[in-house]
Amino acid sequence: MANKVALVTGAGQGIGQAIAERLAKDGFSVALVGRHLDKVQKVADEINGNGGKALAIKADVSDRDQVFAAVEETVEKFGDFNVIVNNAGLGPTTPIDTITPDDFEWVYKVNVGGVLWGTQAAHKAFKELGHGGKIINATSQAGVVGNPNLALYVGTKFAIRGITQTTARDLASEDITVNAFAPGIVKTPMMFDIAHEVGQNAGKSDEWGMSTFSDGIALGRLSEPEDVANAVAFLAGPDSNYVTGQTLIVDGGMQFQ
Ligand SMILES: NC(=O)C1=CN([C@@H]2O[C@H](COP(=O)(O)OP(=O)(O)OC[C@H]3O[C@@H](n4cnc5c(N)ncnc54)[C@H](O)[C@@H]3O)[C@@H](O)[C@H]2O)C=CC1
Ligand SMILES: CC(=O)C(C)=O
Repeated sequence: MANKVALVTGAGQGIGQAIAERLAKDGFSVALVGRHLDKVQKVADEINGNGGKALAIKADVSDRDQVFAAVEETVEKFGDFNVIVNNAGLGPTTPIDTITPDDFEWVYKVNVGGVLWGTQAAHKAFKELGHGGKIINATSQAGVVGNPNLALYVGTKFAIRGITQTTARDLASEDITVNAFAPGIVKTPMMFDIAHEVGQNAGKSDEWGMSTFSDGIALGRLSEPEDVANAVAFLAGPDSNYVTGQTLIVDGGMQFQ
């Protein structure tokens, strides 16, 4: 790939930020997409300040038109498009009896809709540019095995693995690979929020909440966002050219397949 261009959604913090920073270090020009322009702009400014090439774009991944516009702006700015990382997601704690139709619509629109629209928009760009590319989707260890009190979230993450496998087959003849990454318990605002709610519901501390998720990590530590970015760098680069339809579990040894 001569002119490598990637777009990362949910890049204003957490795992998305780490992925954008890592891909920039690997020589990609990166578009950082998020709902809050100030957050993605700050990360883009840091990347540009460190000698990388970054562009901040405000878009809500649940809105198909906004996702298509973000990909088009990236192509206009950087002149090519090679990789999309559909990373943005929501992880509310939802004990089964509390789930409302509004919750259902909100979480599925962002988590599943964001992957569908990102896949479509990337496919359109690859076709127009006349080459293949890589589509990389965020699932979770909770998209491999059900986790307590996360029925909505877990459903979306299983769905993402299904979409990944299907689109890998659908798009393979166009030299497009589609893979997913499945983080474990990563130190990001999303995971701290989940641990806080679980702890509060049990009348216990945030640390206790985190321990209910992190017990049994074979490597004996929680994940840094950079652990996940390292795996995504592999999926985004040429070393994964013969890998498609897979979920790469990056959880320190929680789920074994
Ligand atoms: N933190 C963890 O332990 C794990 C996270 N994951 C997945 O990794 C991905 C990233 O997670 P984190 O960095 O932890 O989350 P986070 O909540 O810390 O960051 C997610 C980012 O996505 C953005 N975002 C949310 N909805 C959006 C929308 N509709 N449009 C555009 N941007 C939106 C948020 O503003 C935020 O900047 C998510 O898909 C999550 O499900 C998977 C497994 C574990
Ligand atoms: C938030 C998440 O994906 C977990 C607990 O695996």
